[in-house]
Amino acid sequence: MKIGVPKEIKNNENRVAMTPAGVMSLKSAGHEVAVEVGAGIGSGFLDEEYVDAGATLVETASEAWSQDMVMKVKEPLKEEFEHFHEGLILFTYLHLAPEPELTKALIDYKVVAIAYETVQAPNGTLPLLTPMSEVAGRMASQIGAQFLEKSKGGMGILLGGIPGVRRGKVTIIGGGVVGTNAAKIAMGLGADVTIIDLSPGRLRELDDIFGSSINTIMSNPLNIARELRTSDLVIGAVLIPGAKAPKLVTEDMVKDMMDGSVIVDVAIDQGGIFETTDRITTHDEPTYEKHGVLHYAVANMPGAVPRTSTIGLTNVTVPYALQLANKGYKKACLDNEALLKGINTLSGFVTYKAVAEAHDLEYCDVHELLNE
Ligand SMILES: NC(=O)C1=CN([C@@H]2O[C@H](COP(=O)(O)OP(=O)(O)OC[C@H]3O[C@@H](n4cnc5c(N)ncnc54)[C@H](O)[C@@H]3O)[C@@H](O)[C@H]2O)C=CC1
Ligand SMILES: CC(=O)C(=O)O
Repeated sequence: MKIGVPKEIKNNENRVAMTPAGVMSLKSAGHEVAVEVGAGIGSGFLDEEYVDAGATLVETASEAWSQDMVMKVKEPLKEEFEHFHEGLILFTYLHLAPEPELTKALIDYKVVAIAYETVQAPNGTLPLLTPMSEVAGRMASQIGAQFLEKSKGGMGILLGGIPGVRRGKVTIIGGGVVGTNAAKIAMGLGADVTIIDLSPGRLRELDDIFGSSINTIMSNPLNIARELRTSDLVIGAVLIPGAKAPKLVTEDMVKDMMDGSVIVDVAIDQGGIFETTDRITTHDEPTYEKHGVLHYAVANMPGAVPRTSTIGLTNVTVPYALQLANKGYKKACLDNEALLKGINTLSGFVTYKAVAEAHDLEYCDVHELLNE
């Protein structure tokens, strides 16, 4: 199979979908990899390293996109839609539920769109989302601590406090991968940490992991409102796979938060869990203030630490790319239920229920299309 790796064009997105090691694996299995010139630079991978590993360098994005399968990191931006072609296998993060235009373009061009974030193992975990959730979770507490500084717009508190001065309070809504990693770093900084989740089983696991060093609380509107009133930093980390994030924090709850407190809505890539995170921010302009609260809503947080993130991401994506390339997407997906769940659009239809529901579009069972 011919595989293309374009350079990412999103604001401050320095990750790349393939390392030279990945190229070598695909090459050894008999595939061709076309890497756009400079695609790896932001992650510290030089063009020469790709060539040494067996890649062909291509000068333009169009050449990288005109392959059988394109591997990317972020969802295609509008200016990339023109590269879509019928039957293209697009393997990348897509986050289609809050993206009607992208969804429509993928349908119109009959792209085989396989979303990293909905590839789902039989135990319910999301193997291609996990490493980036680990990065974003760890970053969320770091970033929150930074924006609580006065010069950054925050109320001017140190999360760990000092002897004689109270510690800052961090509330994390959603205790999955992002939430757990955010908690680890917030605890390390010495903060008073509370995790709110809807799943009693998950709350129990968190209690087993962290013991009495965190508070675990059941998710409901009353508990969320009460915790937020006294929180310095609130992290949004809820996910319902493939679906638009539920707006668990109302504008009134945000109005009740302390002036100078900080929100980091990691779930913004699925639309965000705060009514007030109504726009995506960028690494260039990461925050805005609303009701006295600083909001951070960057949808590609791991892009800020591209070396770590690219290696972490490709460690998990390349084995799946090999299956797609070796067997062709149909057999690879029929043989591997996890990969099958990654297919969001196929042959002009939406094949992921939560995405179809988000856009009120016809849903088509992927098995029907694959067995045609
Ligand atoms: N902004 C960025 O750069 C990045 C964003 N993300 C996003 O972060 C979000 C979280 O991802 P993960 O932690 O990997 O998901 P996860 O599936 O590991 O965890 C989600 C948690 O939310 C909980 N939950 C579901 N409904 C809830 C409710 N009503 N109240 C409270 N908790 C609820 C679940 O029980 C689960 O524990 C996703 O939207 C993901 O795409 C991930 C990486 C980077
Ligand atoms: C998960 C995701 O969208 C990201 O890492 O940018």
